[in-house]
Amino acid sequence: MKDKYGRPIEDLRVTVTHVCNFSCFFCHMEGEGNDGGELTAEEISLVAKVGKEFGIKAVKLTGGEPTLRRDIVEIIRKLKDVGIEEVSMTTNGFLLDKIARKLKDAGLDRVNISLHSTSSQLFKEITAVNGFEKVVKGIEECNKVGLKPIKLNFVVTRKNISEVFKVIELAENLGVDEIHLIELHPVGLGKESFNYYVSLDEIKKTLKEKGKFLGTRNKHNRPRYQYGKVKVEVVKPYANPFFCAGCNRIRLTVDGKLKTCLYKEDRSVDIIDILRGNYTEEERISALRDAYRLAISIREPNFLFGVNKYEIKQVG
Ligand SMILES: Nc1nc2c(ncn2[C@@H]2O[C@H](COP(=O)(O)OP(=O)(O)OP(=O)(O)O)[C@@H](O)[C@H]2O)c(=O)[nH]1
Ligand code: SF4
Ligand code: SF4
Repeated sequence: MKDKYGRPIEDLRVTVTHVCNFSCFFCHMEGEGNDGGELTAEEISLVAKVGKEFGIKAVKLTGGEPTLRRDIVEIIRKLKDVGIEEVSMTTNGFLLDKIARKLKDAGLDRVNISLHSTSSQLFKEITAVNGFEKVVKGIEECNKVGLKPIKLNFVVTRKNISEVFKVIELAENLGVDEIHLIELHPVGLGKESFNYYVSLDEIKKTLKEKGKFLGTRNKHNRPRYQYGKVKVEVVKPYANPFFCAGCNRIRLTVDGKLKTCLYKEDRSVDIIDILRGNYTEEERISALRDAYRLAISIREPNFLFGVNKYEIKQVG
């Protein structure tokens, strides 16, 4: 089912916890406000199962740090049981050296691992944790157990912009398949640290000149480049109507809301009472269907062509 801007929902992004063992200075917390407990594995998989009727094919588990959920394996297993084609996870990678195999065995299809620096010192400055070597071990473990493709997330700021091409080289050496170069955006702590913002335009130019432009991806119309053996995707959502035009995702917040946009707290449908109320299974599913219909009807791009007074740059 598409919204009134012709955008389907195909991807459910689930915040499984707000707890994290890192403290990145730009953490956007998925644009979510206060905590209200966490959904159970059963509740998450039910929302995903009903979402399938509306086009959901993939689920992205995020946080906080999803691997800190004790029942993360159960969450993954249940999502696969209800027939989600692709279950992936965005993680800081700190625990992957220990649990990558368990996650893979539960049915996790792939991981996006944050690595915002190529040196232990800068890594610590960004995340407040001395974890560079451990994350690298986690990446190696994912390779070993076949949790592939591995994507790295690198949020580009004034602190680490000089390392962009070093991290691409490191990714290649580690057998990483793809890397996301992500623009800092003013959400959560990103708002307070937005003075660290740097434009990705120069980087895109170099990628185009020294690498090969591969076209744009359906998701968010993100431009992709081949650079050596690694695919590099430029994630530039801020003030970018092209990005929002290709938005195929809906969010499930930690406290049980179907949230239609990262930026829009008010464009959410609260489903916690549906999930926890005294209903028969049939009534619950029927109410969840109504909630999806309502969410899709209020879904709109955050940045619209011709509406926001931002300079619009073509992708590629
Ligand atoms: N504004 C906005 N930014 C997003 C959205 N999805 C992802 N991002 C940004 O992209 C970053 C990387 O997201 P990931 O969760 O690693 O990856 P993904 O976007 O799901 O992409 P794949 O795993 O490649 O399918 C996030 O931390 C956000 O900064 C979105 O829907 N809207
Ligand atoms: S950005 Fe990710 S790893 Fe860093 S503090 Fe936030 S949730 Fe944790
Ligand atoms: S509409 Fe735009 S800003 Fe909102 S979630 Fe989608 S891509 Fe992100």
